[in-house]
Amino acid sequence: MTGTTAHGTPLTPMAAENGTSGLALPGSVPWRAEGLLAPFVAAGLLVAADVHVARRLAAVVAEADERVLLAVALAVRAVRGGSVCVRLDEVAALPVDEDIATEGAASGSAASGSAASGSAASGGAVPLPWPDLAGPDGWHAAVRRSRLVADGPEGPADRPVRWVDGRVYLDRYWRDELTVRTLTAGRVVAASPSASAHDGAAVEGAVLRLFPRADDERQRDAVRTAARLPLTVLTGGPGTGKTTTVARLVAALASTRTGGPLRVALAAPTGKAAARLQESVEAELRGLDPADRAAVGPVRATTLHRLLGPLPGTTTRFRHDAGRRLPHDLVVVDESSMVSLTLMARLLAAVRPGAHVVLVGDPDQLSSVEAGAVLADLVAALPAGVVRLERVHRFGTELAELAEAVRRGDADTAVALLRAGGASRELVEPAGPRPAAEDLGGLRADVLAAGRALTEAARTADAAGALTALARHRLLLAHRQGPAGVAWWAAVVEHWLAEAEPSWRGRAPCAWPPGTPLLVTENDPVAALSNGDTGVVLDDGSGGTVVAFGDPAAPVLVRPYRLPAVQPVHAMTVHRGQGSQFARVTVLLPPAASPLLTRELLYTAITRAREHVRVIGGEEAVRRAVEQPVRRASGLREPLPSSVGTAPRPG
Ligand SMILES: Nc1ncnc2c1ncn2[C@@H]1O[C@H](COP(=O)(O)OP(=O)(O)OP(=O)(O)O)[C@@H](O)[C@H]1O
Repeated sequence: MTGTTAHGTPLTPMAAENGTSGLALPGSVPWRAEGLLAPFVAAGLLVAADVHVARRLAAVVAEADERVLLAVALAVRAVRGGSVCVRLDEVAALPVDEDIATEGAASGSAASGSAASGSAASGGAVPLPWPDLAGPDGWHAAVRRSRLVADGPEGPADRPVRWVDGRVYLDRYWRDELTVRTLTAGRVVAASPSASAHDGAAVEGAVLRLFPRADDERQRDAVRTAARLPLTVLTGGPGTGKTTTVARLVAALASTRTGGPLRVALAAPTGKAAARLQESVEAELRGLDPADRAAVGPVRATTLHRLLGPLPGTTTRFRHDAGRRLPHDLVVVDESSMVSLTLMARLLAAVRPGAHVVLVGDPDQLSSVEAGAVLADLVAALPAGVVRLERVHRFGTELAELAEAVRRGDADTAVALLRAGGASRELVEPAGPRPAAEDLGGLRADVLAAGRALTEAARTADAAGALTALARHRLLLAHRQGPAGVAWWAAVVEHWLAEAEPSWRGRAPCAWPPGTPLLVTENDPVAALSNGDTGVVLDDGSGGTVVAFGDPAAPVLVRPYRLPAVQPVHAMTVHRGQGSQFARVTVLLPPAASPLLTRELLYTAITRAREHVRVIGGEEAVRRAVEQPVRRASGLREPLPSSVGTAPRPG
């Protein structure tokens, strides 16, 4: 099979003729690139899409310098891997072909392929022809003078690529970053406390009334900051009281606002997180005194997309923007670690300058599926307005200790705590490269216990019981594909269930017996279901089935024919599990060489557990994870190289 790209570059199947037949090539790189970019594609550092975008952009301005194309292709690759930009002076150390395990990403390269090619490039087995950086005709200079590239923050606004202080951006990401940078800094640095609509003395009274205990100083601080500054970043691990603080913060601001009632927006990046936020805030408000409850009024949490008002045919422009701002006085965003740079830029642009924004989240968790690690960057970069809650109220100490060791990057302690075991933690260390049957006894027992509880509740149409059973145990993995991936292990779980449970045996393909856990994989406003929601198939008592979703206290029942795209969920990626918690969690680690094995992944997996976490993986894999923090390149933590005179263009 041979083809031609839109700009006429011949495409030929990857073959031994290119001299790279000895390399394990990821399945997502079926084509041969030519010229300077060829060895980078062959090594798996770039994929066809990176090269295609670079060539198309170059064709528009007749850019012939292959080094510029390489820089642009690397900028495209950076976004694919979650970074906002690429630093040319760091590219030689880049790992290759991260299967970033993003749900919905088009390619699904197997774990083994990634690992093999990763070691090939980063280990230096394949020397890559990196251009010389410095000098008047070096790589930096070539990129900066290209007609494709705007040089510096003040460079022309109509070029698709931007160079800023050694970082190369696709320009739209630069503009998003500049928006976030200017609007957040402006909210904490230039803010005038006298402009606050909340009287300081009244706020102090409310703070002491709502948080009377001596131990709660950080939570009090969070409320004071949110009343004083137009931007607060409220962080903390699980169970540190973030949601409790949000509810009381809303009550404090509502009861102390001068000049009319407080208009509040509660939002989260996913429908599921929004539903959880609403439930938790409502529950907390019920415990407050009637005057505070009355000041707040009814609360309704929504997704960020819905808050901003999606416009048809685009995912990056919204009804509310800098020209038509949101009406709210207080905008609270939960699970902010999952918010991409672009969405954060749109949100900040749409909030009125005088309104108060509170970004809540855990910056140590995995970042958004799309580019950016905005919450972590803001925590590192903002000179004020960041409040971190540290006292754990809910978590058992064993889990909290373990999570904290991972968060600190202390591999010795993490391994020691896991090995010591206890009521809440367990390490299963397989003797071989893959877990053997004897390593899987505990996982199998948890799977069967949860499966039986699901099936029993489902047979009697007990929606609350089934939804409770759904949160009993979850198997989490780093990869989607391959022997350490979701597809593989979901099949193993299904096999175990079929062995143990007669009703699961011999069923027709696609017929889901009562008790099947389902995952929604697309948003469906009509059925009020969101991508990532999970439910359980129930017997409806009259020969049919119905699927229960939502909170066990208020289940929502949906007929199968009304469902959006769903799939059985016997295992999920850690990314997917973000925003949910389960009584027991098993995390099955990939081999130590996997580029997905990061500190954030392990921390996120561990903190999904409320009662018990089981880690299946060798010591080397645990250590690699703890010692490998994700590095997403962005400029948010860097100072601007020169003053930026122009306001960022919206969109
Ligand atoms: N100051 C406090 N004193 C005592 N208990 C508290 C305090 N703050 C919160 N809690 C309790 O701690 C538990 C966890 O609080 P909360 O749900 O607010 O934490 P969180 O940080 O939002 O956790 P997660 O991120 O897991 O949702 C709740 O049961 C809450 O009632």
